Amino acid sequence: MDRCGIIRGISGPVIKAESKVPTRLYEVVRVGKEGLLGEVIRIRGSFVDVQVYEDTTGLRVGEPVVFSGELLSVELGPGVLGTVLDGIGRPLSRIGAEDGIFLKRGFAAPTVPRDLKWKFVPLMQEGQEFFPGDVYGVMVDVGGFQHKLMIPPMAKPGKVAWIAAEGEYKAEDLLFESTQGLSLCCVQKWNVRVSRPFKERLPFNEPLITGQRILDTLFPVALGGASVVPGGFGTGKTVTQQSLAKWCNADIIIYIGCGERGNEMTEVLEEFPHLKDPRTGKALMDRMILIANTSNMPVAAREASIYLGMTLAEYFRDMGNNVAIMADSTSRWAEALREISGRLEEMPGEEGYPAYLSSRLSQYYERAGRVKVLCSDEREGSITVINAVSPPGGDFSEPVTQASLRLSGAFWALDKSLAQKRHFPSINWHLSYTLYEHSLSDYFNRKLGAQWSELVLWLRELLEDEKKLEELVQIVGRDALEELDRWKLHLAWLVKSFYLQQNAFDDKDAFCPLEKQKLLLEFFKEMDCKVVDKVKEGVLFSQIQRIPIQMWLEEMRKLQVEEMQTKKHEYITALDRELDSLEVIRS
Ligand SMILES: Nc1ncnc2c1ncn2[C@@H]1O[C@H](COP(=O)(O)OP(=O)(O)OP(=O)(O)O)[C@@H](O)[C@H]1O
Repeated sequence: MDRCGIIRGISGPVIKAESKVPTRLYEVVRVGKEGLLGEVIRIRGSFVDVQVYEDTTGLRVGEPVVFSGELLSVELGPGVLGTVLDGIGRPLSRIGAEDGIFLKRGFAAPTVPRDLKWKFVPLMQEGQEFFPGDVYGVMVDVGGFQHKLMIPPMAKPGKVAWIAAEGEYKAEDLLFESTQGLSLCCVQKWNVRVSRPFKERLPFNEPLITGQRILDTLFPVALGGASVVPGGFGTGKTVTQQSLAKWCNADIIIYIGCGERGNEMTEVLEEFPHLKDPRTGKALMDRMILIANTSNMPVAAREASIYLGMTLAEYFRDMGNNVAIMADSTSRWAEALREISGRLEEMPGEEGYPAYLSSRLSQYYERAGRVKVLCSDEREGSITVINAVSPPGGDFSEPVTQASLRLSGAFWALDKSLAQKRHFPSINWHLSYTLYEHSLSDYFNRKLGAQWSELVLWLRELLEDEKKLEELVQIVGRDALEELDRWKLHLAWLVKSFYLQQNAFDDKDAFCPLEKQKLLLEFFKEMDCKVVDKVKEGVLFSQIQRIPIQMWLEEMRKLQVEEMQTKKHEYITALDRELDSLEVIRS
């Protein structure tokens, strides 16, 4: 008990302690008789303020605090994928059963399980040279995932003295020794507030394919980029993030339920373990980590949860994976920051948030990116951030939305009026934007051909024209529109209903591959050209309306890509037939 102190004051999750020894910022502390986990967040002479990650009810002044000398770290290693962690890395999925519904205070459990064994395959030989980040072996993790075991980033280069033979090993079994005395087991520790080093940042060159038509077509986010999903109450933030978690093409998904309602997290916890990964057919959870920190869980742990998620993301990135990290929601995280700041009696900034809100957020966003990872070969990996923001009253000018907007490259604005019309995803195509379009154009041209950019431009113009026409309709009324403009409005309605809308709960519609997006857009554009020609010849819009286009689109929306090719051809032929049969009425 030589590194200890005494509690002098308690204010919710923040305690003031007097320390007999010098302490350092962000040092981990065990607080009170129950040993609640906390972290030093301010030092004033011999007094320190500690934010406590567990419920402080019943804590008394005079109880001891013990300074660990370590910084808040998370264990990295096999057995973490597929689990549910709390905001400070305790594996909820493994400890729930014996300990009742709620965690006991002061409960400590290692993130990497100690009772499991994993198959280890060495990839280095004795005498071989190594550098930080090099892979010395793999362990077969949940679902057959090849978990690369890497030399820790801060280790010095050296030579292998001994490496364990192929076989099954537990978390703390020795696997590797170097001639300079470096000994490794499969567990590494990393300070959650410090980003893991990498060799160099790479430019964006590939999109995160989400399978959501409006996002992939109009507002793509790059692998390694960052996007925000702001939206008022009930506009679909959670469903959008969950759809991305289910369908996007990242190798690893880290989903942080940050201050959301418990029953929303329950839905995730109940639904995700039963979902199949559309790419591998295995359980989706095998490539996911869920971090659960619901609104009734300690507020300080919510503050830590996003750093924990990011550290896990960096670890899997360093193995050479594309990782997507989703936090729902940044606003609840910022509220935690505000609460702690209030307890510390700091000077409040805009809307009561601390002045350092932006810099803290940027510390998180800056850890995203596409990088060459630290190692002697050419491994690359990426972290893509997709953060929900819940601005009070749906007001995007509030500080959290504005700070997130400055730090991200894609902005997917959810619109209450679309949500009220049950148009989902309720992403407003006039307010949303992406800054990645230019960096991704080569990828789309290669993958979908040069026509893709023409199709996207055509769609954007149509949506812009529709906006202008709707303004005109407000003034002159729909009946005063020309036949061609009436068709254009109808076409925009078809595009909105059958392309931009996508039902996350319909198995056949929830995911739309890029090739299918292209086929659908081609159909819309071809149809437009044909109808416009016919209307110019003198056919009336009311005659066009009788063609069963809606029925065709409804059917096509649910087809697989392969069937779509033939069906598109069939429907274009049917359209030609229908248009030919129309009598020219106007001269
Ligand atoms: N893509 C979608 N497809 C179909 N329905 C959707 C979609 N997105 C949202 N919804 C509907 O909208 C409802 C609200 O969505 P969600 O819970 O995601 O909103 P939220 O913005 O996270 O809400 P809160 O502000 O309460 O957290 C869902 O229950 C669902 O019925």
